[in-house]
Amino acid sequence: MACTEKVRGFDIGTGANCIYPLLGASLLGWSFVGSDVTKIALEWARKNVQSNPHLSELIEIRNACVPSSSGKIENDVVRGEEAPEGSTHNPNMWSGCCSELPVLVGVIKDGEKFDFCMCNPPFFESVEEAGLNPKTSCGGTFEEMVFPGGEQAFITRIIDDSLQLKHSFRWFTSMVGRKANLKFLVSKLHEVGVSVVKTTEFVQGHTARWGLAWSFLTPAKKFIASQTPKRSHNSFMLEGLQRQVGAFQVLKSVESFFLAAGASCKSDLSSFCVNVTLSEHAGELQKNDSDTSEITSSHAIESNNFQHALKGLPFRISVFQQVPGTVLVRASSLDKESSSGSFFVFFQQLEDALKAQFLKPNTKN
Ligand SMILES: C[S@@+](CC[C@H](N)C(=O)[O-])C[C@H]1O[C@@H](n2cnc3c(N)ncnc32)[C@H](O)[C@@H]1O
Repeated sequence: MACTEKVRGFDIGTGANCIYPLLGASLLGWSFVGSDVTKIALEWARKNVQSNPHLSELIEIRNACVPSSSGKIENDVVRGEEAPEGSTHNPNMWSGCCSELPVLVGVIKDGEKFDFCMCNPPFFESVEEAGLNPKTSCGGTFEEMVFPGGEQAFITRIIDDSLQLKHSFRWFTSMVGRKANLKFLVSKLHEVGVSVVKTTEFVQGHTARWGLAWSFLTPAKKFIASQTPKRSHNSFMLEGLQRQVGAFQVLKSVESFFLAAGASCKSDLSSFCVNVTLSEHAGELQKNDSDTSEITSSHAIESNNFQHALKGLPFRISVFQQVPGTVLVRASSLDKESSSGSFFVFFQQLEDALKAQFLKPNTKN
């Protein structure tokens, strides 16, 4: 994969919240396919993506119940639902027990490549088991939480599929809920001859989980790490904003910041973003800067050399209200070829400027 290409992930069992693709796309600009098998999860995951139109190009929700070769995108057969009349005779549609449902093989399309897959698997073998642990932090429906054989069987399915899809994913990863299962799965991975196995532990309050990752590629190939300097997205949070300051005010300040640098700006207030291009005359305009707003007078882009590096480079700044008092500011290059280091230098300047304008001194870090 070329260094300029974006990271692409596959979230197995993305759930109704579709949380990992939404986070990965909004914070890192990664693209995702999120799969699931229940009607409710698929419907709500799609709704959640549609409610974030700025991310919808980055996230595809896929029904794992329908074989990828069918080419169908909006599917009819889902787990926990009766198949529509006549569908059992349709060879393109799955019908069977949930333990036979496709996980990766049959869901991944021919020739598709991903940097990684991830999974927060259904943890329990039965409803009874799901209800046994009063300390569990999991809440969910039967279909979300239960899989015959529990997480060990589910992740074993991913391992089996990974043997057939060695070249489609750089990394296969999954969350594991029980340490005993982690040991079993690590042995299984060594047995099948993967090149690398990595584990880690996540602890939050009383709940411990483990991360398991494996790859069939040689360890020397650090694909994702090697892309980091070339990534084309960056973001930062403004936290601790005063009540009256929201995404709109921040967006207006972003616009002022770039106008003061002589850039041309096209704002889209409905999707809270501004497209910016530094013109050929950016440096001259800055010298004649007559804008008196606080942000432009003290924090406009300073170096003509630096502006030169960015001339003609189109990029988009998006501002997202997270919760009251917190907004996320994200920059993405609109030119896939030119995600240069200068792009991130200017973004750091924007961050400093916005923090200086909106945050009290003790909340700026
Ligand atoms: C524990 S939930 C995780 C949901 C979400 N990823 C999260 O972390 O909040 C497991 C999900 O896997 C889905 N699932 C079960 N079997 C699946 C399969 N064969 N392919 C894709 N998803 C599946 C369930 O419907 C459920 O939404």
